[in-house]
Amino acid sequence: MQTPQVVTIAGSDSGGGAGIQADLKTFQARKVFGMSILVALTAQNTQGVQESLPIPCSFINAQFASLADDFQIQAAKTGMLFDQDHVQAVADNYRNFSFGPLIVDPVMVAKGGHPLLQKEAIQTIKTELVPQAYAITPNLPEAEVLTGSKIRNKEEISKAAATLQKMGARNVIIKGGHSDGKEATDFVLMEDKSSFQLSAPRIQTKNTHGTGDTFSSCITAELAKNSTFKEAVIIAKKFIQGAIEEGISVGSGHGPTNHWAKLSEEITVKEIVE
Ligand SMILES: Nc1ncnc2c1ncn2[C@@H]1O[C@H](COP(=O)(O)OP(=O)(O)O)[C@@H](O)[C@H]1O
Ligand SMILES: Cc1ncc(COP(=O)(O)O)c(N)n1
Repeated sequence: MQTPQVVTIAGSDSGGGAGIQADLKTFQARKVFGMSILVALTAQNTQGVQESLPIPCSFINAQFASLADDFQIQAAKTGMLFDQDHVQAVADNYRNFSFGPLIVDPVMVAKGGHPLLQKEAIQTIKTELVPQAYAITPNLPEAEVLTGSKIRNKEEISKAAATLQKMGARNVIIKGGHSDGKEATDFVLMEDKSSFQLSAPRIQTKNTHGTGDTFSSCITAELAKNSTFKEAVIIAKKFIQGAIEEGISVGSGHGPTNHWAKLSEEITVKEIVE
């Protein structure tokens, strides 16, 4: 049997805390073989994104073809996809190759406010990518944009998740990093329509650069190791909690999380069954 193999289809963060770099570090920490299909480049550090540049779509096709030719990819995730043409290129390639369950992290804006996806691309994400998603993992503002509805409370989170499932995503996770309160709570809607919440103490820190990438790439890694979706989400929640808690200190702005933090038994994640 071959080693579990996964790929991230996303943008590069030169600052190493988010994007492709966070994904590959997570893959390594979770002991799967990680590959990358680069969609865009950013000149970025802990203070923000200074510049970004798309990779030509023909080169995205070439990267897909190279990997499909040689590897047995069991799961994949998407991150920063830049614009409509790039979303379309990724969606078309994904339809043609079998890279296993796809986790769509609909990255739109960097934590510092810099756009990572042009607005015109949102419709293409909804029509071309969401229907191919084994799971979609928006944060609260992304879920609002995708559903076109304000999310102010638990009922509206649950409604937004159902809307995203109707758009074609098999499973939905609406991440609660952007809300306030003592707990960081994520809402999970499963394929069978059952739902639950995962909750962990909110850590007071400015070092949350790349939390969403780290969370979705951990889910991808666990799926490639044959975890169930629910098991994968619980491990990812513990992994991100440890990576924020056992922080590292680099840069002068919003620093990254610690991808080599131990996934210790002491990390408690509360499951709230509906
Ligand atoms: N300060 C924090 N303390 C604990 N968990 C957090 C914190 N910020 C984010 N998380 C968790 O990190 C994961 C990513 O969430 P979020 O930050 O909302 O994503 P994104 O990076 O896409 O905006 C979620 O599981 C969320 O609950
Ligand atoms: C290349 C790239 N991909 C994704 C993010 C999102 O990460 P965050 O929301 O933590 O800024 C980012 N900043 N850069």
